[in-house]
Amino acid sequence: MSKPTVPILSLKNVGKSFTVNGGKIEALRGANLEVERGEFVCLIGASGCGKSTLLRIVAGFEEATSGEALMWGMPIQGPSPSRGMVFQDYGLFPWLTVRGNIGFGPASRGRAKSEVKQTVDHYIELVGLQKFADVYPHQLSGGMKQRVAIARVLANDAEVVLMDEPFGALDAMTRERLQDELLELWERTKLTVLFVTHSIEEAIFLSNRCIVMSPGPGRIDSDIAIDLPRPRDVSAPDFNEFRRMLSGMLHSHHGRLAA
Ligand SMILES: Nc1ncnc2c1ncn2[C@@H]1O[C@H](COP(=O)(O)OP(=O)(O)OP(=O)(O)O)[C@@H](O)[C@H]1O
Repeated sequence: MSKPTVPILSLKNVGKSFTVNGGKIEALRGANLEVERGEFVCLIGASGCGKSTLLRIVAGFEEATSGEALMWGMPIQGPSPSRGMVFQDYGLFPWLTVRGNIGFGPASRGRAKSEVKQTVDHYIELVGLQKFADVYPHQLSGGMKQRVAIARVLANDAEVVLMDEPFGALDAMTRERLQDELLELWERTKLTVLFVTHSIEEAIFLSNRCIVMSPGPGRIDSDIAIDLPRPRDVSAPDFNEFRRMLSGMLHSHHGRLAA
């Protein structure tokens, strides 16, 4: 008999409420989700449906009001380097070089200098920034900054990378380039990625699974496997089928809200 495997992440009936001006906002209700190691999961849904709240609970920045969030079967009790968040502006330290940014986490966790150097060299090579190791963030392109941000998370021994609309503010061409770079890194490192987006196309292009959420209160509505071969062609008929399906789901939420 095969041994049951524990998912890297699981949410069991997770709820989250906020109290604002004496009133209660139910940001998340009864969220159940299991993520296996190496999956690329996108969370998609209308504004206010609880995507960021769910991500922040997994990051350990917020605590669930009910239910539980687990990593490898153990309760998530706060932030941990094993769950690294990549922010929209990448959150790099402008006063540190690429090398300094990537080494910051291991150094502040008391690793020996030689070990930090070895770790930094390894991740700089992994993300292909050897020629840029000693430059500052303002001297890098958007794609390079993204690579540094991911390398920084990896150098901290992250197993899960959490991304909250990292490409939301970018022009279409830069966004496409960064998506390609992210996929290339994911395929090489076999990381587990949880990625929030508003864009249906981005979710289908990137993910193995799309988690569709709906607002009022925030809930997980559907869990759609995106089993298209890679690299994906956004103009292919089967890509369009997914686009139609997800668009229909998201528009039905608007209908329900309006009704
Ligand atoms: N710290 C907070 N205090 C009070 N209310 C909050 C807080 N964080 C989130 N909320 C509320 O919880 C609900 C879900 O917010 P959340 O940011 O998770 O949604 P979202 O789906 O990520 O939205 P968007 O796509 O606009 O970023 C919203 O009604 C929001 O106002």
